[in-house]
Amino acid sequence: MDQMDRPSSSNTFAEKNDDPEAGGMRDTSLINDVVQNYAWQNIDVQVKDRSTGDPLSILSDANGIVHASEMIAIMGPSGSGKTTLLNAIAHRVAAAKATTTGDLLANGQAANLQKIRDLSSYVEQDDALIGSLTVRETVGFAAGLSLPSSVSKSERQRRVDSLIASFGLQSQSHTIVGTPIKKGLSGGQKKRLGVCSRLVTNPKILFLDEPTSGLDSTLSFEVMNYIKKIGRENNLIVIASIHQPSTSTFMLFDKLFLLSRGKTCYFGPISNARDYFGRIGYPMPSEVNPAEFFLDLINTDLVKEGDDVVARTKDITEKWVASEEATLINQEINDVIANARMPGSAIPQLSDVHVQKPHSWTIPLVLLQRSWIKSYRDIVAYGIRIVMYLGLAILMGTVFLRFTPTQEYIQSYINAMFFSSAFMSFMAVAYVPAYLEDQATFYKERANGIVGPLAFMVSNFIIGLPFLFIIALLFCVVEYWLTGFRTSGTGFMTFLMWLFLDLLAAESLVVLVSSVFPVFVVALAVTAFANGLWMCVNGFLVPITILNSFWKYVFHYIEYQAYVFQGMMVNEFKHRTYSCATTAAGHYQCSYESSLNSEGLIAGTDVLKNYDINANKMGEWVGIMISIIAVYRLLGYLALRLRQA
Ligand SMILES: Nc1ncnc2c1ncn2[C@@H]1O[C@H](COP(=O)(O)OP(=O)(O)OP(=O)(O)O)[C@@H](O)[C@H]1O
Repeated sequence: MDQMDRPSSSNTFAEKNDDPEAGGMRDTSLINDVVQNYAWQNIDVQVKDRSTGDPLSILSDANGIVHASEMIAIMGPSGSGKTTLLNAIAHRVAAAKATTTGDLLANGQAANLQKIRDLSSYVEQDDALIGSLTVRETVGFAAGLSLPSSVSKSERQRRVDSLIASFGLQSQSHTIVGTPIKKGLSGGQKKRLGVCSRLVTNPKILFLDEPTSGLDSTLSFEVMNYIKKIGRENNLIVIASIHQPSTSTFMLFDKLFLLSRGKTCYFGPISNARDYFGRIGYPMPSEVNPAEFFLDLINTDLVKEGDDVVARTKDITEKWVASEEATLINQEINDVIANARMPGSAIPQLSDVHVQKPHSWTIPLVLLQRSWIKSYRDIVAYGIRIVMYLGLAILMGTVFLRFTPTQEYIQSYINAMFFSSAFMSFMAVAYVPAYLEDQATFYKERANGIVGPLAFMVSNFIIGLPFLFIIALLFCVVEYWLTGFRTSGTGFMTFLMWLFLDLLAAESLVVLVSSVFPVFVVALAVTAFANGLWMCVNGFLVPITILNSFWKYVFHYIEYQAYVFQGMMVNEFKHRTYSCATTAAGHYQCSYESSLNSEGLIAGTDVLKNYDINANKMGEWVGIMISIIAVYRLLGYLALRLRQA
């Protein structure tokens, strides 16, 4: 595996420069002295047309080169292929099920996915920031997930603070990003934080997908101005797709890549665009927003009477292919390739660049720490569920109230155990939104090569343990004693254990289903359906002795609620007897056949026999429960792993 030192191809960090705008210090570790230029050549992206199924080209023959310290804008009307191009040149999946061909070159040398991940960061349009973390924590955790352990804690913190200051966020350092319940940063501040937290990994190339979406023109300018300043100061390459920038924002860029329907209309310095379009017959009036002018020229969605925009766009793209500018770009790319191959060339070789990454075991630890803060600060994650389960416990404990060991309560005891296990399990659907939010963060971090599925799955499982235990404990404390189950410490602890395993399995099922179907409504529906199914076949509604073979052999043995229900039944009935009714004549009337009937009692073990429950299989069932939990988690992990990065 590549060992590449991202900071600056060496291990020297932490020189402090005075920079009044950056809060008094400047972080030289951000400086790019590795990637002199980044180029893409003959990039084609094909998909299967959604309606016809035929191959459809959504990006063709894209070529471009950008140099250190330049910031380029990928611009075009909606649907023109901006995101497709940005993804393709960032070596990401360009579009769903797309086939991408072409070359990506850093310093004229072919750059594979790993190299590009090492050298770059990608900021998505809706970068998944965690709402309950503060600005400092957000950047701090991003640093923890990507900087090697050779960077000391104080150095890491210094870099974090320096970056926060560079983005003008120092006075919001301890402000949370914002949750639906608690307001935090403004839209522009969130965008700046998104970029800031990706920069802490010291990328040399920064890809930004519509970094100004959702912002007004003033905030858009502010965000891009920060990015431009930091890019310039640190010699970074910044490539951003952008939608309808104002004149001032547009003029911040050095180069423009103009696209229409996947074809190049122009690529080159912003300052030359006016001249170029004038030369090919489309002069730009002096008093217009240039971005608007270019977009109007090629926006085939806006067909005005007497204005054949489709023919004009065709003319513009054809003239680009035949232009001297396009030829020069290809020539320049070929020159950098040739230069890189020259013996003794001073150009940094990609094979010599090594990035040091954190130890693989530190990633789950950092994730755990981050999840821990989220779980106690964001009440949606666990707080609401704790209250919900407590409410459920009070509800159940007061409905199934003060049972006594007499035969008329036997069925009610059984009902109480069924509902305890089934309800607890069912209500785990409340975890779906919180898990999907974490999963979205994971996918973005994985696409940047920061977090792998194993680290994510392990930390997700571990963070759930204390909370699920607290939920199970609270529920048991309330319900077990209110209902009047067997009065025994061991009885209580065993009941608690079954509930805890039940919750662990239910939450693992949520994780599995939501990993396979990462869409809220679908995950919710599938999990609820599975729980309904488990309830039907767990042996309560229809005893196993008479459950039909299909449901018994296909589902009963693999569903966890059955083991929880049986475990609770054994816990209650194995060690207890229940008194029969006595008639006026003093005879016993027993509703369950039992060897103790003559003494006016029913042995709990005879109730178990009635349900065909073996009283001596507790250990085996615990083992099966743990295996089911492990299998759910393993399948969840595989689902995450198999999903395209
Ligand atoms: N499977 C497909 N079948 C047909 N068209 C597709 C398919 N996949 C992608 N496209 C089209 O490819 C084009 C490029 O999409 P892309 O998201 O890159 O455009 P964009 O310029 O970023 O758009 P926007 O500004 O709206 O985000 C779109 O017109 C889209 O409809």
